[in-house]
Amino acid sequence: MSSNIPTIPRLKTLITSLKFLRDPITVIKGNLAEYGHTYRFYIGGIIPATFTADPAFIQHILQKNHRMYKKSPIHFEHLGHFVGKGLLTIDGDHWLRQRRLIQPSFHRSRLANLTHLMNEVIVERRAKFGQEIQQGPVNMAEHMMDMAFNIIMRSIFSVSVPEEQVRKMSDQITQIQAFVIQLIRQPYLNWWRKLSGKIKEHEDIAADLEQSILTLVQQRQTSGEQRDDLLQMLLDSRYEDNGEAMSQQQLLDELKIIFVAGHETSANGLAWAWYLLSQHPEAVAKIRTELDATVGERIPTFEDLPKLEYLSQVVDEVLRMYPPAWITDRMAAEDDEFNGIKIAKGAIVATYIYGAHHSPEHWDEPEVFKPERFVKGAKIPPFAYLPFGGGPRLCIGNHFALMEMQLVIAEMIKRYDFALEPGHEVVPQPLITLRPKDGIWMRFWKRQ
Ligand code: HEM
Repeated sequence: MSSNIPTIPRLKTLITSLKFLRDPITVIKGNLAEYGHTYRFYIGGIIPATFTADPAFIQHILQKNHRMYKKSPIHFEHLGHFVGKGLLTIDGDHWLRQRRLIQPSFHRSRLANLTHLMNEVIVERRAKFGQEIQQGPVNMAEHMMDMAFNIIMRSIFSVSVPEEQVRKMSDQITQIQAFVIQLIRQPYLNWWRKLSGKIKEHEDIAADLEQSILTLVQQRQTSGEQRDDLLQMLLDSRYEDNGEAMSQQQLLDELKIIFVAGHETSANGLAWAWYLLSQHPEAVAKIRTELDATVGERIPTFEDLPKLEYLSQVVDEVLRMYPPAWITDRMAAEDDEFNGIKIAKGAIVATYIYGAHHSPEHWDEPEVFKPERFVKGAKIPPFAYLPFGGGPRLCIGNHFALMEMQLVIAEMIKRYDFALEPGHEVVPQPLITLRPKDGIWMRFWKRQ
């Protein structure tokens, strides 16, 4: 390996590994300060890897030279084993064929109908929320998880599924994700997980989840009903090459992937939004003024969203400061080089999205919440802002997520005043997504 960039000594990686598990962002911040935006290290002291927070290098990996890279097996083989072989977890020709098939369903214009379904959920959940806020502080991280799961469920199936069933499916996905994190972070215990039946236990949970999804899909197929929802769009889509629809198993895998990729990310984005808004009353006032001028007492619609320019800047800034997908990675499928940095076939490159978003080289006062940075026409250096990734594997749900975040914030901010619970310390915890470690405890009151 060339030594033209610094390497963190293996011993140092091992010594800091416990601290890294607890607080990766602080450890990485120290590394960036000591070694610069790009350095080499050994994952778990063994697997050679390059780490970068440099937007130009990130762009090289994710976009300009993406053909030389695959999704890293560290993450995606385990996830794929439990949630299936869908867009997020597959590569090469299989991925391209699926992406071409599914992409049109997520086009912004096709999502217009989904805003009705999202609003249905937002209104339904209001009653429960209204009761809970009277009992005392509420954990917005949990509420937003609930909200986002219900929104994705309704957007896919459009029917209202009983609360207990939704809760069960949501818990199953949480359990599977937590287990996958363990498999990735402590691989040396995987033999024990196999022996003790933990792997089998989680395979069974995944199978049960798949069965629930299958039942809902079959209900639609046998009813012969046509509905305006994501399931319908996926059922109606046809491959360009043979004009056929997806197989039932592929459809189930894609649905499971959409659940996994599309709920915890949005939920955490929303939780961080409430936290930041609680610290910035001036932004709350501006959002309300904008809402008064555009939607008034109504519930915002798809057509209203482009008019809510300031709200959209707030959402962009939330995703800059607390990107739910805080890091991603790739594995070099062949030897590659970027500006003299050699990347050997099989090496992992970790692209640090959080680092690009907080780089003082690319952002003025990166630790300060300034939604105005995203005013229309603002010049943002390429790949210094990539909450949804970039290149051909850009998040397929980006418009969906932005719409969802705008609708939830708009509807709740009109109705409630809110404040962070005094003494509650909010700490970011980067797992698969960047989430608040002990939740976000807040008080809400009905506005007069
Ligand atoms: C704020 C919310 C969200 C964030 C921050 C986010 C972030 C991302 C990122 C960074 C990637 C690329 C990962 C990589 O390149 O390795 C990605 C991929 C993906 N996301 Fe999202 N996402 C969000 C919401 C959603 C939603 C709502 C859906 C579905 C309804 C979704 C579905 C997907 C899928 C299927 C992929 C894989 C795309 C592919 O590889 O072709 N995401 N997301």
